[in-house]
Amino acid sequence: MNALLAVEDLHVSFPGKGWRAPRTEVLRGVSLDIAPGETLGLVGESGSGKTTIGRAVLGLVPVASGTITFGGRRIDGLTGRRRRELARDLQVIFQDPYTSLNPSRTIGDTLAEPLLGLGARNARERVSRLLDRVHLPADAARRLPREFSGGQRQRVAIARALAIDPKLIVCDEPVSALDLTTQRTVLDLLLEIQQQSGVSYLFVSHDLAVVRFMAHRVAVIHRGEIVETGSAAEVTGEPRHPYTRGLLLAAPVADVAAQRARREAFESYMKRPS
Ligand SMILES: Nc1ncnc2c1ncn2[C@@H]1O[C@H](COP(=O)(O)OP(=O)(O)OP(=O)(O)O)[C@@H](O)[C@H]1O
Repeated sequence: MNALLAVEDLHVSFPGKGWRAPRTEVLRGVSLDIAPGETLGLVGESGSGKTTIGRAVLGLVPVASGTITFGGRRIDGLTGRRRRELARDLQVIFQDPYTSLNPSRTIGDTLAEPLLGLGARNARERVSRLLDRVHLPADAARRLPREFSGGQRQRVAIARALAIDPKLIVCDEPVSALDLTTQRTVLDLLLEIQQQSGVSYLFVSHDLAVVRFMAHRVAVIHRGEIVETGSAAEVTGEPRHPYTRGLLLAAPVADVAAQRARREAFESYMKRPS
């Protein structure tokens, strides 16, 4: 595959809590890749390392070893101007639309920030096109984030991520803070944008149903290791790994015996020494 993003044997660790505490290894040899126009879903329980993978790709946490390649170029370890230049192609949408927007800036100013090089008039036109693309009214540009609902704010965050036509967007639990109906409209918008632009998504979620809806392929992470990767249908329908089967336990199935077998396999996997 001609990968847009390739992560190979990535290790990330953080200082332990307390004096002389050993470092905690949070990612233990993670490898994954994403093709142009593809969505890779990344699922796992809380604390498994999903967000840390996204942050490592964005250069927000130091990489202990391994490589991250984007568009054929090594990007782990990039800092300063070269990292900022990468922001053209690599954007992020965070979970919480209430804290990810500056409360004292109008939506128009927030969206225009990455467009300053275009000149004021072109930037204004581009802002109104962006608002249209995420189905918000043009007058939203003059308003402040507090005047919008969670779903509308997440649309603004999507518009901000799209401002300079990125090739990849890291979506970190982008709908977890939203109610179910709003989740669906935001997910539909992300799919529509992908169809129009061919952008790739690294889509982080703890929710298998959301990932099944969004992703072409899914990688399952457990305690900092990828335990299973496959098509979304395979991984969410017929998972091979007991940990993935356990994640599916939350979803009710008609076959009680199959459910019990999954639970037993999952419990014995969770009891194994790490
Ligand atoms: N900057 C940091 N310093 C120390 N430990 C950290 C740091 N960032 C993350 N961790 C730890 O790394 C582990 C993985 O965290 P991460 O946020 O990647 O998990 P996650 O799978 O995204 O979980 P969640 O779904 O709850 O966000 C956790 O134990 C977390 O406490």
